Amino acid sequence: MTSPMFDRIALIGIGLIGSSLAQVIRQEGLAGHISVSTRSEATLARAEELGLGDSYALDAAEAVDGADLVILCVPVGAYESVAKWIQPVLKPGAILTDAGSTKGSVVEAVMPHVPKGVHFIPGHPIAGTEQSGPDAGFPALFQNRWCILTPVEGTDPLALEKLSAFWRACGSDVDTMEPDHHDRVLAIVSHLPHIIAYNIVGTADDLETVTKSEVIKYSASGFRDFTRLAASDPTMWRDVCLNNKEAILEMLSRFSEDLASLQRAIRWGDGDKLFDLFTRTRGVRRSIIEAGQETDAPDFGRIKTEPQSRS
Ligand SMILES: NC(=O)C1=CN([C@@H]2O[C@H](COP(=O)(O)OP(=O)(O)OC[C@H]3O[C@@H](n4cnc5c(N)ncnc54)[C@H](O)[C@@H]3O)[C@@H](O)[C@H]2O)C=CC1
Ligand SMILES: O=C(O)C(=O)Cc1ccc(O)cc1
Repeated sequence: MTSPMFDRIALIGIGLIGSSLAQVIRQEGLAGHISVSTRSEATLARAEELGLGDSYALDAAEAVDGADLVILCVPVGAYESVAKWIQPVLKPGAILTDAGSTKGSVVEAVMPHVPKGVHFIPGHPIAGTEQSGPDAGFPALFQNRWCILTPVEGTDPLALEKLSAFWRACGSDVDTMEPDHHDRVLAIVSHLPHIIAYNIVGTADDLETVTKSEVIKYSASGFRDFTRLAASDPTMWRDVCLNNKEAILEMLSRFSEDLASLQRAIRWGDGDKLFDLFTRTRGVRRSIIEAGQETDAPDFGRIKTEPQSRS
């Protein structure tokens, strides 16, 4: 038998991402030991019932002690306090990474607490669902998805290669980029779509002329897609908004300008303008499908790959 890639992997936070990682790490034999920590007793007990780890601790420092790979899988707003707490037990030579949806703020929050000799390499799997908690995890989550690593100045190339190999073993393709560039790209492709979804579903929910039962009864598939995104975890998305403020505000302001132009085209009956935009955006969708990143029948595709909702 070949030896595992890491002797001991610590997962801090065991929701959708931590649970999915635990399952793929186990499936692919990537760790000799998986230690799991989360702050709530109930979640830790559930993780244990699901058999996600080999040891369980409410104290993150206990889980991190002796680990050669530590992955933070908590909402990004909790990073600074977790980093401070685990600092004394981080082992020299260990790799410290994360799965957070923002990267500039993560570098800012964690970097000051990384002891010398520990390799800190922020990361972000571009893979997820609207579900949260340990029951939502599944081992194929990272399959054929991107994982972006944002190495910091002086990152050891060997540690970077080892972490890249880990993500490839989880099924992902790996790219590297600067944290600030990551934050601008993700602001437009992930953060704005969620904010728009929260907003449109909130607007529909507020409408007094349309009853709530009509919103549910007549929701077409476009609106349903928005409600899926708008059902995403409130803590996680609050933290994303607060921790990628500048890039999100920049993209929101471009979005508002473009929306105003669309509004004008509708007001003035500028059919050519509408047609040109809708033709261009249809092309974007087709390019994504051609690149093999989406099925043309998203609902059918999802049923096969995503777990059922938790009751
Ligand atoms: N949900 C998604 O689709 C994706 C999420 N991410 C990122 O991954 C991270 C985890 O997200 P999910 O697994 O979806 O969240 P989740 O809500 O499913 O799980 C979060 C876990 O962190 C624990 N936790 C929260 N605060 C904590 C603290 N202060 N100390 C210790 N544990 C704490 C919770 O008890 C829970 O176990 C976030 O940073 C998120 O931005 C990245 C890619 C996709
Ligand atoms: O559920 C969806 O459609 C997502 O967009 C999942 C997702 C959420 C947050 C991330 O940082 C990455 C992926």
